[in-house]
Amino acid sequence: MRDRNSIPTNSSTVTKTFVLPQPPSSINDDTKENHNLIAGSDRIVGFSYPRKVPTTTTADSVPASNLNLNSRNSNSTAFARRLSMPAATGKGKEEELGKCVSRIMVFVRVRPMNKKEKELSSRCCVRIVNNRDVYLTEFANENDYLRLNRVKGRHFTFDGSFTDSATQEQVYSTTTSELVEAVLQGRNGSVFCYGATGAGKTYTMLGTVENPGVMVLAIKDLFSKIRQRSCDGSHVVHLSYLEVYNETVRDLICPGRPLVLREDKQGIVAAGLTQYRASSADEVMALLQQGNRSRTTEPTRANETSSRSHAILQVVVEYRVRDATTMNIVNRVGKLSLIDLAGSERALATDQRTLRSLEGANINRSLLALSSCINALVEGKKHIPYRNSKLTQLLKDSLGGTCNTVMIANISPSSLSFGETQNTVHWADRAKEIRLKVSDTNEDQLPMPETESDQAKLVLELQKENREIRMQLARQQQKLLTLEAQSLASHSSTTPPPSTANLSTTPTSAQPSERRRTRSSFLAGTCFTPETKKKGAELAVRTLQRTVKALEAEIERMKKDHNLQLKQKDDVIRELTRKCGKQALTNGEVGKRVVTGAASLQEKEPKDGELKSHHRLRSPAPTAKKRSFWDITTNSSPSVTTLNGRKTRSHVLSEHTAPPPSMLLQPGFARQKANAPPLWPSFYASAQRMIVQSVANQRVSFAIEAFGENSKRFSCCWRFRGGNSEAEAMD
Ligand SMILES: Nc1ncnc2c1ncn2[C@@H]1O[C@H](COP(=O)(O)OP(=O)(O)OP(=O)(O)O)[C@@H](O)[C@H]1O
Repeated sequence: MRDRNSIPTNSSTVTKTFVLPQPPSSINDDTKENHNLIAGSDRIVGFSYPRKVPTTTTADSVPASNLNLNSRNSNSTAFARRLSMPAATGKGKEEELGKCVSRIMVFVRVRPMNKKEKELSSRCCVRIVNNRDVYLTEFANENDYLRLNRVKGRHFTFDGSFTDSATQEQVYSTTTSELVEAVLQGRNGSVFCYGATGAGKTYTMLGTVENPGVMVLAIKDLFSKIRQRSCDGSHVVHLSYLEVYNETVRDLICPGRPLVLREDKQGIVAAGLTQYRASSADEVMALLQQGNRSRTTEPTRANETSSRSHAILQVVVEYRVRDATTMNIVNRVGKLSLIDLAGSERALATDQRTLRSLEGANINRSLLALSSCINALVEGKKHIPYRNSKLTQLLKDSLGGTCNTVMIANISPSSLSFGETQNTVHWADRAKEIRLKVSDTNEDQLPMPETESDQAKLVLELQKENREIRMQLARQQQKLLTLEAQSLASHSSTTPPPSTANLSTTPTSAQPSERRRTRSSFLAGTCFTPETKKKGAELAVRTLQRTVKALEAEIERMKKDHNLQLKQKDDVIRELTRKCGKQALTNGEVGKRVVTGAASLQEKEPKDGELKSHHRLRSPAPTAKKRSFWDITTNSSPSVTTLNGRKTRSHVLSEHTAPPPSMLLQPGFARQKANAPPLWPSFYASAQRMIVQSVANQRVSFAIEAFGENSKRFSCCWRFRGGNSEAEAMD
């Protein structure tokens, strides 16, 4: 096969002169019908052949006659070179300009004559020669008696042409297999079928169960290639399948609302399109089938199963491998787009005038937009009108980007479809001229830790990061708690205090003006109508309940932590006791074993917050300060005198007394110190603001501001022990 840039730009000669036919030197059997058409008809005036026939045979410039669809390797190699080729070697215009360009590869496929066409005794108007040249014959109109015996011939040359007997595998291996290989190298590739309705686009792209098309063969090939390379690195395959129907983009894997197209640094993308991670070809087949069921197809006069939408299957392959020299991880991403366009059609060819004709108009409009883009690209215009349709927006990458693109033009052999066939071939010929930027490898290098110490460092860094995040979270939680408490206090303050006189700290000699000012600050809120007052109170109760719940949950969590610590300590103590016992036994002090162990444990007073043995820890011995508070506030304190004469809460408590319900739920739970502020209800009622200052060591410290002229601030600390809670200190 010739190098794509070495194909002369005028090699596709559209000949309008009529000369005697010179039968091509190498006509394959499969073109016999076409050949007979030439030889056996005395009405044919003739064809001319391309004037520029390559004379040299180099690796990059293989004569067309040597193209053998069955010898896949030779074609593939030449094709592969063209796919990622920079400027042509020596002769290309681009090389002169020093540009790195490639062009769209264009192929033509003729389908067999269908039953209807045969019944109408239509004639074959397409002849393929050398698997590359396409000859079109335009027969004169039967009613045009003057020109009845005259025909016009047209000749085009493409990168490859397929007769009606070409198999799906041949089409795949010649057009697409090298693209799949390139995608695995991290390049982008696109294949699209173009042609009139009923010309065989869907057959080429999707095929049938017995004869799977390019999409199916490409997916199978892709996964088999990935399997072969699985030991080199890891591959991740994502795929999406969408359709453009009546200028709306729809997801075919998860059909739903129309998708919006957006342009980002990857190009045009459909926002919200399902990216399915696939691990096997079978999985993709199932998805493809599911997608095709969602695709819009309707019978038209021209085609029983006419696709009324353009379908785009996109497969993204991410390949990670360790570079042998740099030892860095190389990440390559290649994208393969397989596009089955809806068929262009004449308005009369469709049999229904309503929805079908609207669909037809939209299909034609988008294909016209595609033609405009092709024209603009060929003419080298600066502005390419991609935005004229959704289809061209989606094909932007394939037409004008860094992508290896293949176009398969499908045509009908029937003379009845000559107009459409000529049109398709004309546009295919134009598309050949589109120059693309050379598709670079989409490659990233990810530095990776090389040694174990690096990995250990990484682990440490991650742990540090984790710790910081946890601390941030804790800070946020504390803030939240404070806010909740503040809102609780502000809500509670909206209810007027039942008796401010009870509040010893509330100044009774407040100046009226000051009192007004304080009040007016409450009035600033809309809380003084009876209704809002009620609402405010309800809200306050709800907020209070929520806070109580949160605090109870916190208590519960603390209890659990506490129990866990207890258990651990118990184990340690048991272990110690066992060891001591053993020692004692060895010293012959058998009788003292238990006493020694217990005494040794009791001798040591726990520090503040430190936990003791199992029994003690269930009701920990308070510190001096706590104990005095406990002792002052309750006469029925379940305290016992310890060996050293100090009072402490006894472990006996938890053994025979059920813990009272959470005291936070009881308004008068705070045991009041002699010099403490007034009882909780009145104090609470007149509280203006309550601020949670800290939650630690089973204590929740609050600052409560009472309202009044000389507004005061009280600190209060609640301590939670098991199911109990108590106000520990107030000042
Ligand atoms: N190469 C082929 N070999 C055998 N049958 C073919 C071939 N190409 C097309 N056909 C048949 O021709 C008919 C029309 O083909 P297809 O549906 O692929 O056309 P199309 O171009 O996709 O049409 P539309 O644009 O309306 O969807 C189908 O029944 C299909 O099986």
